[in-house]
Amino acid sequence: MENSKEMRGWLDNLGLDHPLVIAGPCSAETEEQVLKIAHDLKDTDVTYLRAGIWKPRTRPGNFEGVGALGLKWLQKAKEETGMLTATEVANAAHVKLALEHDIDLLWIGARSTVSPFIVQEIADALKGTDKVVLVKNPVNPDLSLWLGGIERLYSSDIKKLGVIHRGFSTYEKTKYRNIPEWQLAIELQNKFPDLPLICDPSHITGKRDMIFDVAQTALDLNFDGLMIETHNDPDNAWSDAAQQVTPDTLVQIMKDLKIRKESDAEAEYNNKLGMLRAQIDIIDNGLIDTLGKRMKISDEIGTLKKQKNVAVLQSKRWNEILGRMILEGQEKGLSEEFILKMFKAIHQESINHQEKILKA
Ligand SMILES: C=C(O[C@@H]1C=C(C(=O)O)C=C[C@H]1O)C(=O)O
Repeated sequence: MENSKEMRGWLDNLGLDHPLVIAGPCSAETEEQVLKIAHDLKDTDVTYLRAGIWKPRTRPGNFEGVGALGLKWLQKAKEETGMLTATEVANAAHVKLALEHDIDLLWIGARSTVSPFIVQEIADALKGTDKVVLVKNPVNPDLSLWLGGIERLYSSDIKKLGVIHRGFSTYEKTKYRNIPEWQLAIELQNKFPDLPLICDPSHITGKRDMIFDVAQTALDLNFDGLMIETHNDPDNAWSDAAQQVTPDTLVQIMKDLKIRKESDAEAEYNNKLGMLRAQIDIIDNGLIDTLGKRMKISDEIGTLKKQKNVAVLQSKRWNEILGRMILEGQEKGLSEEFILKMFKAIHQESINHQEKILKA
């Protein structure tokens, strides 16, 4: 698959002067709820009203969506407000029903993107239609699997495409519900600059108070739009209550976000600088995180040393590390002087940590 301007035709045709916004409840719950949210979002920057109709849940027994009935509510919301509609589909039957109810945009969820069989089934069911299809990243951080999903659709003649970055699953607990591997999205953008890239900060964060920050990072990294779960009564939502915001909060978020436009040379410079700095910020956070983890391990070694009455400084081990890191540094274009300075500082901090434990 080659990059093609055709992929973003649907987005350009909307003629927006701001990032695309897709908003609405995690799940359609009742007709009143869908219509209320639609009316609240009608005169905002929101273009597509989203609502989950069939909810893929991690474990059985949770609310699994209202089913086809909810599609009628979305259709009614479109009639009453003129908003376009969007929902998730996970098999051919869903696609058929969504088409019958004139849903404008369909997305393939993270759990479906992992399965080439499901993506192919959806692609086949969509053949010959002109719907916009967005592919969420697979749950695991695998760029080729994500791209494979897009390619399947593209080769089935679905040309109105886009991707949604909703973060990735990790075994380790982090502050995110799904960790945003931004480098992966950046790589995807480099390969396919005309493939619309949407960020879903609701699923990345899992918490409404972190949404703004992640949305700003996405815009700093040149994302084309945002999908944000919005509910009239988030705390009592039937699914994903903690990550939904009210329509008022959504409007405030949109107002506070800094949107970088490429209009003249100066703006282009600032835009590029902003994007590069956002990348550096992500890497710096990673460095601190890694150093914190290294010190925790050093603490554990300190505890062992205390039990066995062993000295903190282990020169042989330390010299081995230094020698290896100087060589690795050379390969990455880092000077010996820098590596020495940096690792001496790290070693000192590690010794301080262990000293504290041995003296306790
Ligand atoms: C962590 C240890 O203790 C000290 C700290 C080291 C480090 O931070 O890499 C290495 C050797 C020791 O001087 C260890 O003994 O492995």
